[in-house]
Amino acid sequence: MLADLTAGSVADAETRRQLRPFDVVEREALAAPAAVDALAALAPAERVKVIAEIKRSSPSRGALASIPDPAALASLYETGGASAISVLTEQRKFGGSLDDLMAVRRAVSLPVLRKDFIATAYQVFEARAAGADLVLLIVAALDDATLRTLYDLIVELGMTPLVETHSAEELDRAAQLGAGLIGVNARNLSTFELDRDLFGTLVARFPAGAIKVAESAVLSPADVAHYRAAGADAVLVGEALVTGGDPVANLAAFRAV
Ligand SMILES: O=C(O)c1ccccc1NCC(=O)[C@H](O)[C@H](O)COP(=O)(O)O
Repeated sequence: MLADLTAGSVADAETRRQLRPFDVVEREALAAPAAVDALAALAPAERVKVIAEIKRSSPSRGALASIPDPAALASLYETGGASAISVLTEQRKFGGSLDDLMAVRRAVSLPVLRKDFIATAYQVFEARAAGADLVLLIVAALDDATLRTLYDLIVELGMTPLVETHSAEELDRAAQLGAGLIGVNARNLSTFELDRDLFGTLVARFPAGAIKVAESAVLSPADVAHYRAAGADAVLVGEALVTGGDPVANLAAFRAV
């Protein structure tokens, strides 16, 4: 599944590249306003930080929410105290787009994450040209050389890589990059199984100084408390916020943990 998702995202980017060639997007990326400092926004604090996600659908859960106006939802997230906004830009299974990201960028001053299956430099330049401040790199989807190349490019463009892991070996690979922002996704991206205890199992392996993000499977304040007790600096929440009815109140409840 992860390989299919990545291949689909790369194929869609190739289609876009026929219309907007590499050098055009590269120029736009280099001319874009400077990225917001995501490491500062997500730095460890007395309260847990929340990365709030714009997520219409997913392979594991199907349709979640239509989200006709992602910018309006992002503004509610900002009002509710989110520290960053994650925008799923994958089209085939998540119903997202770079247009969503651009609309969100215009609506909020928070750092914005391009959450997609990134495997090429073109996708990274697209992210920056669209106004992203953070780019997701999924360790399981990338060999070491590609991971290093994309990581360095993201940093060169002034953005922050969120390096996502799901095992001790992947966490060690993230540490070798020198990553300052590392996530442990509770969701196995191939089987969709959720393991809320995985973060706590791996937390001791985080490199010193890295910001620790617990991703997925937050449905209630109790889940946030579980991750916080295990040492999470931030949680990344999608489904609960797009299906929960009142994102401002839900964010307040998550942040009050
Ligand atoms: O959500 C999925 O079904 C999924 C399947 C395969 C690859 C990625 C997937 N989701 C991306 C994410 O990691 C989540 O959107 C994010 O961590 C938020 O998770 P949740 O709060 O459980 O919606």
